[in-house]
Amino acid sequence: MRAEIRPIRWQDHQLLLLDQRRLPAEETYLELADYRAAGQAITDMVVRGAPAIGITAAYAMVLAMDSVAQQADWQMALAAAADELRAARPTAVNLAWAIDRQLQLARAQSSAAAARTALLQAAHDLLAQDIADNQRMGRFGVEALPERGGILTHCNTGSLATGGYGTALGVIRAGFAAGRDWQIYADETRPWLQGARLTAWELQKEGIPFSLNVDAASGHLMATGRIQAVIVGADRIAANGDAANKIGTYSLAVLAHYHQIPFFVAAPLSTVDFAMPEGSQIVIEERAADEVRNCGGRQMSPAEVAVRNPAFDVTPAKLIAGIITERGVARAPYTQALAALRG
Ligand SMILES: CSC[C@H]1O[C@H](OP(=O)(O)O)[C@H](O)[C@@H]1O
Repeated sequence: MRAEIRPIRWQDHQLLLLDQRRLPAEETYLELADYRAAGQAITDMVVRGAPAIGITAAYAMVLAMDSVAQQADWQMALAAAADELRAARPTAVNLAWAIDRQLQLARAQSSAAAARTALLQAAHDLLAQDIADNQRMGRFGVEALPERGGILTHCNTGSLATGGYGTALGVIRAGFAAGRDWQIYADETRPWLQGARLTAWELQKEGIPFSLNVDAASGHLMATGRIQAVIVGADRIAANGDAANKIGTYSLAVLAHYHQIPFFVAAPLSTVDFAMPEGSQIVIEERAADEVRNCGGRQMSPAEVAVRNPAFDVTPAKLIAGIITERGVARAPYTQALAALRG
């Protein structure tokens, strides 16, 4: 029986977030009753991963509704709170998508009380839908990937990045449930170590065998024939299939292309930004320099060295063999294929 991992919970009118900064050493939940604290938790990566950020934002809008409900113009106040939440992180489209969806729902209600009820139910529904969609995505992904061989993944795209099942790591979960003969390779994913700290924790908890490697080993693993496919998540996919994902993903895609290894992206259709024609316009979050200067709380580099810390990069659609979604696998040309899946 799979040990359920739920990074996001709603309990006694509070939002509970599994503090992913402390994993794997500690499994502790932050209890949040204030929408600004929820927004800060997204910025500080207490919770991270595009779908998980979207679900958290949906619940944060319920907390925002609690804070404005007594105001005469609660709709205006809620819109202002939404703007604050939207600024929490720039790259994952799911954040703004979830906030705008909640805002539109609130505006359709006749009272603040009705709006709060509707927003809470919508957040619950989004969480449940995410898990169901991930499971469907997993089944499509198992059919798209090779039946056997080495599968390399980057960052964390599992239960911790979603409502509780996973996108790329959900495909890996579904593959093992289906008996696929896969050897899993997990990039550690510097500087925040989502692979070493989070993917390793999830796979070990579930008893899925894998090996952890430094990011720089991926090319060698491909060159020595150990990798038969690469599968990653996404934070924002442009309408033409260009995909923004954790820094290092683009390098993996170029290496996979050179070694003629299929490179897949797994993401829900809510991660596709149909209003963005192609990937050059995707805003790439630049995070704090100390995330690179330090590791595990210890200073690695000389103090105050200059740092570049882009948290994402963009993989051109031409390097992507398929985009695995909850409605099927899109293949190039992606503009038409993604629009067809959206319906
Ligand atoms: C299932 S989307 C996960 C996606 O989010 C990660 O970024 P971060 O940990 O900074 O939120 C990474 O890009 C993953 O692919």
